[in-house]
Amino acid sequence: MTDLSMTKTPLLTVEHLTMRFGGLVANSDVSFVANNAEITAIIGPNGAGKTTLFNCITGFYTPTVGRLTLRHPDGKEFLLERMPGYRISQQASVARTFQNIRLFGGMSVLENLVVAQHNKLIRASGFSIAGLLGLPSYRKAESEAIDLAKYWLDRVRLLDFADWSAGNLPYGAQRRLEIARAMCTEPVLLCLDEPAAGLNPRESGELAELLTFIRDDHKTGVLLIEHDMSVVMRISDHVVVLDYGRKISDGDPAFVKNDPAVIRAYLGEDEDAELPAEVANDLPEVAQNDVKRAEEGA
Ligand SMILES: Nc1ncnc2c1ncn2[C@@H]1O[C@H](COP(=O)(O)OP(=O)(O)OP(=O)(O)O)[C@@H](O)[C@H]1O
Repeated sequence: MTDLSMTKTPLLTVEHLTMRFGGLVANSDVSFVANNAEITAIIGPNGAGKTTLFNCITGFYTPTVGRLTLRHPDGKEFLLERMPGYRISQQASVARTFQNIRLFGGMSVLENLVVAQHNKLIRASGFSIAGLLGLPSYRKAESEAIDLAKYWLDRVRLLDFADWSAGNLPYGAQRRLEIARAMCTEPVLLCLDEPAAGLNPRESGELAELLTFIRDDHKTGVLLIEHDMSVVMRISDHVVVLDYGRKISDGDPAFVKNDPAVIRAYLGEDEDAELPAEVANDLPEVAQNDVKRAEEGA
């Protein structure tokens, strides 16, 4: 009998995605599949089109061309390119974080996580003030929202800071709070835009553990834009590489880090440029030598 837990099921299918801004092509004919309960990393040099891809998936932009199909584990399908952003988060259950932290700095840490669940609470209120004041279903939903918030605060080690103003937390803790806030919406797909930016190595290690927990214990699909290759190569099941808006490589971490096209993208075609340290540490020396030899022979 097939072990279904071992079967990869497509969660997000991106087909021929192109996004143009006037004459600038930020994404060009990009296709890939991100599976359910897997971490798919989107990497590439600055300006490669990673955030634009996220903006298309989450409804900030409508793609010029292409299809974005999200298939929930229960079989429900959503064509994201046809949906406005608020429906992508509310109905298709896609959550995201941004390159720049976007918490409600003046609210408490706990409030940030309860506010994230307002759709559930508003539904439970029966969409009325009377509901807010008295309905037992509202009180039950509110208490469940607080329980879920506490659960995620515990997971990101911020339970002791529940009453702090979110804006007063240290930077690394704010980054974790953003992920907890996204998880409080109970997404099927979590899109994280450079979650390790600005973290020290210990914090990056903790982030990697949190993301594998989200994948393994909650079976949530994670789409991860990240420049920190130590995090990407350690936790990703699948890596998609963009350069100048096009997909240049796609496979598991071992395949991608040995792919000469990827090494060339980071080195540049015709310069003696040094690889950035965080990339060089994770790309095998032998593959770099192959590229140098090929360039010398050319
Ligand atoms: N709203 C916009 N209008 C015009 N051009 C844009 C817009 N958004 C992005 N671009 C351009 O699209 C290209 C891809 O940008 P994008 O931010 O997607 O790259 P990225 O891979 O996320 O880069 P980084 O790693 O630096 O964040 C860039 O040339 C950028 O200037």
